[in-house]
Amino acid sequence: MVDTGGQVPALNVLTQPLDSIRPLVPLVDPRNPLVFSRRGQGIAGVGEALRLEFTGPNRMVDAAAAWKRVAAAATVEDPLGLPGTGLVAFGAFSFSDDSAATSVLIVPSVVIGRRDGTSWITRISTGSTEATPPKTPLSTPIGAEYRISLRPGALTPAGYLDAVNSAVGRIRAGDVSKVVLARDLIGHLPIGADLRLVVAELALGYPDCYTFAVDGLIGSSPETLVRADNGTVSARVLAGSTARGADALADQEAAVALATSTKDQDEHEYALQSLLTSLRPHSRNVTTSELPFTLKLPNLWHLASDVEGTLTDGSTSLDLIAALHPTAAVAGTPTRTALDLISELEPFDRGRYAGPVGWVGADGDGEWAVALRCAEVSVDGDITAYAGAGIVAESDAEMELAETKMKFRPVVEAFS
Ligand SMILES: C=C(O[C@@H]1C=C(C(=O)O)C=C[C@H]1O)C(=O)O
Repeated sequence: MVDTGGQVPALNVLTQPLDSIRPLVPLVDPRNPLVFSRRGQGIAGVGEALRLEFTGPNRMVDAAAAWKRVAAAATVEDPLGLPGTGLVAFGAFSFSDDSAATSVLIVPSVVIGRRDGTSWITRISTGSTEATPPKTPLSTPIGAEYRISLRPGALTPAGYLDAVNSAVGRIRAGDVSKVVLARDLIGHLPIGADLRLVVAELALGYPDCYTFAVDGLIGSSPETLVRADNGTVSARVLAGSTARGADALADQEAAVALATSTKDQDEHEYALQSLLTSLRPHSRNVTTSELPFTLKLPNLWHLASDVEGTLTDGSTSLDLIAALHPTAAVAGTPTRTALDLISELEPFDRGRYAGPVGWVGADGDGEWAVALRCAEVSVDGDITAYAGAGIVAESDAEMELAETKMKFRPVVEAFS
């Protein structure tokens, strides 16, 4: 770890094109995989050239400042100039300001990436190890299968029903308009288990989601907190969910019912407005569709809005996550009261669940998902998975519990 307030090492970074396209997951560490990918494209990392850790209310602002120093001190040779080439850090940040979980930026020793038919390798070393550049990682066979059944954790299904009912009471009393409540499932990883099985399962089952594995946080998220790319900024806000139908007709009806439900439209509007309000000071020409669209995932339907704009203040993607987190998709409205209610009703630390997870490049561009449909795997092998639902005045506790079950499905199935 580096003192994030002081000196940073001078990194030497060299990106080279690779002539063969390789699957990313077999290249990474079986117990500590480092991956951020979607639709077969993305980046995977091996080793740690630099690890920066952050905690507390300023964790993202501190990370943004530290990253500018790291990038300024680095010597980068990057003939490709694509998103994800050159110097990159993977990152995962805790949801709450007072979380015990550490937020991290990890610069791997080697990054392998693929995008639009191009593959590359980036080797990163500190000045002192320049003489021995990191080796090209080799694919290793994925380990034996295992089955872990996750069981209720600190907040049981019955406890969740009580928490939702309490929240609905507080919303109807006028204390808060929306609050997102989560529950947890727990389990334990067998010794020697290969976590790449879980990552591969998620990538295969949920190709349109971001598959991520960063510092023990593993999951498959459909939600883009923010992407910064060459002066443009974009996001995909999700809020409002329903089960997939049993056949094509029922499925279509479910989507139409979701799109026309005032309860879900309200829930969505809070999330969208919170993102727009936080984004506007940093951008202009911010556009979003007039109405949310229905996004089909293998496990459920979501109401979704895509947002795009032009950055006006030179914000990096880390500056932007600091400005945007937490949106009302994972916290509520108004934010402060919703966060207090979450602390009161959820008997656990969310860790990095519902926080930003993604990557940042030397120029500050990057892509950050909201860490949903995920589990934290500790160094000791303890697994904690989380799933939540947005509660509004019209919420029904049993339906919100059912929604969390659907949202747990990707992770529950990937571990079993
Ligand atoms: C909180 C979660 O999901 C969020 C809440 C949603 C909802 O309440 O409808 C939908 C998508 C996410 O923004 C989760 O998956 O744990």
